[in-house]
Amino acid sequence: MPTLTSYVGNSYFQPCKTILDIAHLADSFKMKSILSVNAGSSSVKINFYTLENPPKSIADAEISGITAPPPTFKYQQGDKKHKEEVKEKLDTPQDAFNYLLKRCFEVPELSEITSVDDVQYICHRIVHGGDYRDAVEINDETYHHLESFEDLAPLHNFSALEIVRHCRDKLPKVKSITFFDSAFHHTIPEPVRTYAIDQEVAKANGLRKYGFHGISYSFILRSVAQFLNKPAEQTNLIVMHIGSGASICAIRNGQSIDTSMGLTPLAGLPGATRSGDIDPSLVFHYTNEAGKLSPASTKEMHISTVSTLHLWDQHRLTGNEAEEILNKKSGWKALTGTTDFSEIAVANPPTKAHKLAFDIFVDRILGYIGNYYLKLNGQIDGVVFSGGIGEKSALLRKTLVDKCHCLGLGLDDAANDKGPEDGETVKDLTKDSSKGPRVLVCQTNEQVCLRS
Ligand SMILES: Nc1ncnc2c1ncn2[C@@H]1O[C@H](COP(=O)(O)OP(=O)(O)O)[C@@H](O)[C@H]1O
Ligand SMILES: CC(=O)OP(=O)(O)O
Ligand SMILES: [Mg+2]
Repeated sequence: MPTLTSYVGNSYFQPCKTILDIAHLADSFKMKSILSVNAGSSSVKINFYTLENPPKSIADAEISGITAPPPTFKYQQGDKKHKEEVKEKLDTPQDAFNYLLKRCFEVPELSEITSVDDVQYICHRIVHGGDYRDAVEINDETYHHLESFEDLAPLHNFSALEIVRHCRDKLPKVKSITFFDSAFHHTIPEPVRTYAIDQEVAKANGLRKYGFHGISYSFILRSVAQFLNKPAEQTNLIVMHIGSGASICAIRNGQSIDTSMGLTPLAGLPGATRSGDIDPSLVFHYTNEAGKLSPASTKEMHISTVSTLHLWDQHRLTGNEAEEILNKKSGWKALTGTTDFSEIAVANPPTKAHKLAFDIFVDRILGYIGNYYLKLNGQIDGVVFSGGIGEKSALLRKTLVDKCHCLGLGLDDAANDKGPEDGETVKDLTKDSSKGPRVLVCQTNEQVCLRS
């Protein structure tokens, strides 16, 4: 799978199979740029890069807090930084994308990019890539193929494809290249990726573990390996990408051998609005009206008469309702009313529900760390925190590392409290590296790398 650098770089220097119109470039007065877009579940982040080998960062901007309005706009160009609350209503990732472009094109200092005419490629992060192991250029065929499994990542693929659709319609001269979160996990062994269900049905419908956040894991792997001065192919890590969507990955010799998300990003850890793992039968018992029924009538629902079955069916969730509830109405939001984990990860939680939400998250993450520690045979170079929560919450890191004392993990409290500086990609938080694996925090970047 190529990096953005190799994708652009190789094609730039291979005259036969060019994706760049070199003649056109030579004719132009201005260096064109690459725009990369990451439509997350609560944020849209864009970065502009120069179209050269390797690409250099020009500017980046993001809208965060789409699910917890008012959203925040952030812009950075070199040392120049700007942050403000957005007054306009930005309900969808498409609104956020258009707002970001408008704002960036208006920046007087951003003379390289004043309109879409200055953009040659748009690289899109797409969460679910199905069986694609490589980046693909968007054309009718690839676009329709991606559409066919859009609903397997309901919080992501639809939004990202809306932005792809928008780019195809409104920016037809700009080529769209899609990079997939799932591609990094194609190395997961068969017994790990296979669900114990009828294999004919599974194969016919592509029902298996895919795993996500792979663009991020790939960036983290390369950054951490470099930091540790080790070849990535010899690096073993347990990596947490914990933000609005949260997952964890076991990496052996530079390859994903397991991850907590599955067929869809709903599986595994809970998130801002996602339940994470539940007993699948819960869906049959989570009736909208159940709370309103008396114990007697609930009991009656289990008696197989035509009329009670009818009553039971009326209160059952449809597949779509279950999907909506588990993806959008669960997680922190359902437990506490907020999707913002910084209100939950506090020394004195405002309510018992906040404390419970924190403890649930710790419990689930701990379960995966134990699981992956065993799968990696205890031979790990480090445990890595990343994603909005992993990078910012010193309290969550401390709570988890303290509970992993038996694995030899220890935290330098001062380094943990300080956290990573702006621009510091990897920070070592280890108390004593002679006693066990490193504890690291990595400020991930799902825009620059675009590699799986
Ligand atoms: N100081 C903090 N402590 C705990 N959580 C934080 C903090 N700052 C931000 N977060 C959480 O990080 C999450 C966003 O993570 P991020 O990975 O950037 O988003 P996305 O999943 O949309 O890509 C939000 O749930 C936000 O509340
Ligand atoms: C896959 C996923 O959950 O992504 P995000 O964290 O951006 O929501
Ligand atoms: Mg994200």
